[in-house]
Amino acid sequence: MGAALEITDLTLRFGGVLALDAVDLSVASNTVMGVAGPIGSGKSSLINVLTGHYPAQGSVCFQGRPIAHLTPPERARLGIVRTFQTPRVYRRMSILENMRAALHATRHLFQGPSARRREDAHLRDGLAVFGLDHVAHELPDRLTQFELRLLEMARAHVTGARLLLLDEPAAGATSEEARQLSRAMTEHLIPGRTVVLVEHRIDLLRALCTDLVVLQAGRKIGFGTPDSVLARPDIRACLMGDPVDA
Ligand SMILES: Nc1ncnc2c1ncn2[C@@H]1O[C@H](COP(=O)(O)OP(=O)(O)OP(=O)(O)O)[C@@H](O)[C@H]1O
Repeated sequence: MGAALEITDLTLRFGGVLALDAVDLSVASNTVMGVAGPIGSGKSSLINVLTGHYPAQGSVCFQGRPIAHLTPPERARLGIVRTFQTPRVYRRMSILENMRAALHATRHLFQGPSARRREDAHLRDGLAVFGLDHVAHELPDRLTQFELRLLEMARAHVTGARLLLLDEPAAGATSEEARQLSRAMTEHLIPGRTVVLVEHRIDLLRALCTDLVVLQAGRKIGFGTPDSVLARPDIRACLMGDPVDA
């Protein structure tokens, strides 16, 4: 299995803060790389560098192609798609139009006869997969926080995402909601995609990830299968406060 994402010597500074410190990482195609670490360890910075929103030193290759020089829209068109820790929506647009905006951002366009009808059907199928089809024409403020998280996933799902960057998809969820989100990711979002999953919940990382990288103060301090990494006492101490035993 080839590497979909190859990161070498990635370094990001904010003044005197080293948010990412010479990070190397290789993510195989169609696998899930978990990213864990304490608050402020660089997890979101890594996602922002991969989307092109934070300029960093070092090299990033996606499917064998250097992408460090590409803008965020150019990366989106390659199929690099993210979700947010706090779901972001266009509040004055219907849920269906929010889905359409995500689709168009990746230039995953329908063309030819009855393009609009086929596009609508594609978007509604995506909503149905995440149990949201019945609110397609409502505004997003109709949704609970949990449903907004499902909408984030539905939006990512209908795009042509090939590399999916999930930033704490279960933040603030109850245990039951986290289980439902985990199931939705396993059944619908992850299959056929390469995924980078930033998450504090160790139970989710164990359930979803092929490999796990642990960051501390911007440095990679652990890498391997979730079980092997989480068995290390120093990693457990570093992640103290996260539910390691879950
Ligand atoms: N836009 C920014 N400007 C200045 N400093 C920043 C910025 N973004 C992140 N940092 C700093 O970079 C470091 C890494 O932050 P980052 O948000 O990547 O951590 P994190 O692991 O995602 O934390 P959390 O678990 O709270 O989401 C922190 O010291 C943070 O204060």
